[in-house]
Amino acid sequence: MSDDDAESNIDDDPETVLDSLFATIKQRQEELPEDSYTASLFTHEKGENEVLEKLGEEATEVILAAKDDDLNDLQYESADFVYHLLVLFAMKGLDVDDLRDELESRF
Ligand SMILES: N=c1c2ncn([C@@H]3O[C@H](COP(=O)(O)OP(=O)(O)OP(=O)(O)O)[C@@H](O)[C@H]3O)c2ncn1[C@@H]1O[C@H](COP(=O)(O)O)[C@@H](O)[C@H]1O
Repeated sequence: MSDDDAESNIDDDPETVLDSLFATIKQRQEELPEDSYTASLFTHEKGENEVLEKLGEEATEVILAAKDDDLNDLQYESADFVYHLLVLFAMKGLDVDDLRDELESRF
């Protein structure tokens, strides 16, 4: 993490972690700070392909961790995957609420 302002998005309520993370991602998208990995995904020369490739890599790492029954790694790589998925949502103009709505509609 490179960020004082990201910390200001963090809420103590664990149910809002995804909202806080998404708010930070949107902030990076708007402000494009030079030292931010997130901002670099929005300005990458490969365009959205960079985050799409990352999602593919992280999905593979999730699968490998599961096959190895390495639960710590499964947790870690899953978080990497979800983070990159939320960056993709921001790129496409979707919101974390769209993901929540889709999941809720399946109850
Ligand atoms: N949640 C994340 C997050 N998850 C993963 N990553 C980055 O995603 C990249 C993943 O690429 P790799 O898999 O190649 O990473 P790696 O660590 O080299 O390789 P592995 O160990 O995963 O195999 C790494 O650079 C991670 O740092 C993240 N970068 C940022 N965030 C969040 O985004 C916020 C803003 O951060 P900045 O990007 O620094 O502005 C942070 O406060 C965090 O909340």
